[in-house]
Amino acid sequence: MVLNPVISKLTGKLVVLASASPRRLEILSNAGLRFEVVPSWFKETLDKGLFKAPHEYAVETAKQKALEVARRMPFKHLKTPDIVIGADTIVTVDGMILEKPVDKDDAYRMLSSLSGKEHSVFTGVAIVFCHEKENQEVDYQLVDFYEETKVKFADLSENMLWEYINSGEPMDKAGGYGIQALGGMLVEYVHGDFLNVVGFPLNHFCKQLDLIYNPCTSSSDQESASVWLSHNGTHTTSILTQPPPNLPAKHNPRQKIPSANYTHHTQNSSSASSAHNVKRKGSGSKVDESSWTLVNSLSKHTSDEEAENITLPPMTSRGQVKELNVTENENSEPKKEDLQRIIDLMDGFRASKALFTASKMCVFDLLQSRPGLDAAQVAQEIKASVKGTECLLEACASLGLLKSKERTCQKPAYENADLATCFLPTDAPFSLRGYIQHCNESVWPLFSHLESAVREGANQREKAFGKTSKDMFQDTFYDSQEVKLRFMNAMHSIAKATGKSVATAFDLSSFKTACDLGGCTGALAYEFTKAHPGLSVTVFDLPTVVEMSEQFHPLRADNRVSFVAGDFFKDELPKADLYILARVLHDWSDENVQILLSKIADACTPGCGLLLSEIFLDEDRSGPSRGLLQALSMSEGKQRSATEYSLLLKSRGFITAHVRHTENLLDAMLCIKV
Ligand SMILES: C[S@@+](CC[C@H](N)C(=O)[O-])C[C@H]1O[C@@H](n2cnc3c(N)ncnc32)[C@H](O)[C@@H]1O
Repeated sequence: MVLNPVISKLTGKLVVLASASPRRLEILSNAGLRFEVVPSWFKETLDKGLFKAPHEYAVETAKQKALEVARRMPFKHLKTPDIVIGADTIVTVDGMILEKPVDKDDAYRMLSSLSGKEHSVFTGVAIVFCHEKENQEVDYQLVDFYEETKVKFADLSENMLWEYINSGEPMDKAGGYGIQALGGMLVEYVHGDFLNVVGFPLNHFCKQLDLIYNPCTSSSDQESASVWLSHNGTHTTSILTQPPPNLPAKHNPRQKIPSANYTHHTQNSSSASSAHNVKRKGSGSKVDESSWTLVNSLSKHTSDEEAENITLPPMTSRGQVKELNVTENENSEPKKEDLQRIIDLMDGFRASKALFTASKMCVFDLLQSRPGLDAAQVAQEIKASVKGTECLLEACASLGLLKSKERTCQKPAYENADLATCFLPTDAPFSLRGYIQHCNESVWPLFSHLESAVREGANQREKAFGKTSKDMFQDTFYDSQEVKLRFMNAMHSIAKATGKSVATAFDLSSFKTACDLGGCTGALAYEFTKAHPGLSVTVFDLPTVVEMSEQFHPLRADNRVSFVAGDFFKDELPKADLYILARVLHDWSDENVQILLSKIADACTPGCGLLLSEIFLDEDRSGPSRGLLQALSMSEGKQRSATEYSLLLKSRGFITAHVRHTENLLDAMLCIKV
């Protein structure tokens, strides 16, 4: 079988991997598949006792994961995928199913039960084909299968077990080990597909795609398909009875047969085909048992409970824009919401500038300490015209930043809305005022030269700030105390708002010392020491930054945070078990990124960690728009997807252990040096 032509059948389709596993991501992207990662929210809590065989449990979990994402995306991401791939890997030994260990003791229990024995690794895979019909209902078609691989562990001494557990690798891995990294040392032999043990049976997946897309050439009927698959030493519970809906009819040699009702309780393994059709219809519809169709309660245009609760903003939290279906008929009017969307985009710069100006003029600070002032009183305090202040306050109220109270015979009184109270006053715990000022003074001027930036493919710092600069930090941000302080304030405010999500993204209990490279004011370092009581963090940044960092320290500064001044391209890096790179790599050219990564790799011994925090672009680079818009400022660096970062780090000897999309501005990835 030629692999690429099968994978290439998916070109141009929106393929989604419903899994956050960096190992699956790497296997599929190495195979040349282009896809987006949308981790499933389905909790792996199915009652294992309900399943006759362990693989049924893995397949059912894979199905639930894929279907959850397929159903969620049209609402939350405002786009319908073509194909969603779900997978679940379990390890079975002595009749027990082992999933991911919850803590070190659990990992010990699992690994000692595997010591000296052969066990089975099952990966259940579900492929959901989504077909959006003209009335915008979505039909789902499901194909699933599983793969089994036998693995034998050597006898593991207590020492070896604990050393492995303390490496941190067992967490988040089925059975408590990762065969592709340190865990490979525990394995005596593998019978079957190695990648299946890593987390995804690529070979079986390609064969399944081949069956689906080339039914005539790969295997012309159901029986031969089953035989062929069993000859490959695997089992299949699924034969596609109908090609994906978007394939031409002539490619459909098979009759559509009734498919199993979509729940594992009703599925009878001997008779159930695992090719299911699942339909979305409006609430109040009934299950039509004769057609074996699961009637779902989700629909884009129906008022079922879930749909009713969902408002569709122009941007999703990941910043993707809903695809439009704008009518081209000259006589009809454009849809109101489409017109509003485009107007919102046109007005975006006005809204940003109103926020920047009100923040700069301390409107939110004033109204936080003295709520209830009218426009004339605010104007007097901020030393501005009454007319201008009235306009600014009204605009801010319309944007949801201020609340205005009408008073009989008096001008309206203003106070901060909840959103403003949380983020806009200087003293708010999550104040973004520093970052807002940076956007106003340093980003806005660059964007006013966007056309030149696009034409030249180069940053416009010279036009915007009148300076040529080789090093953005040393030459632009740090050549005056005022600009440096503003930049540090910006980094500080954003790190305070996002730092906790990054600091708590992974179990870091196996690391004792960390070094935050380019750690600026230390805001992130303090979040790390708060979240990890056993961790000390050294902040490493340029001397000019470190000398001003003291004014940003919290009142009760934690003595586990220390500062070292230096240049991470030239100087020796402080020794640590874990290096942190937060919002650093995207700013630098490939050449500088390589220099920095090689210095980190040299400083790391095997088992050391590298925690990378950036905005991770979707794999197909369709979002999030925050990352893509940031790239428009044309710094020397670039924005990357999780896979791109993963491959970059792999070239320096790091394997990606975990990836987290935190949904809180910054994503994170934990890599281990091997
Ligand atoms: C975009 S900021 C990120 C700050 C911080 N990591 C965060 O997430 O808030 C980049 C940081 O890298 C630091 N930096 C730039 N060049 C450096 C160098 N050559 N050596 C050490 N630090 C440097 C800057 O001073 C700045 O604090």
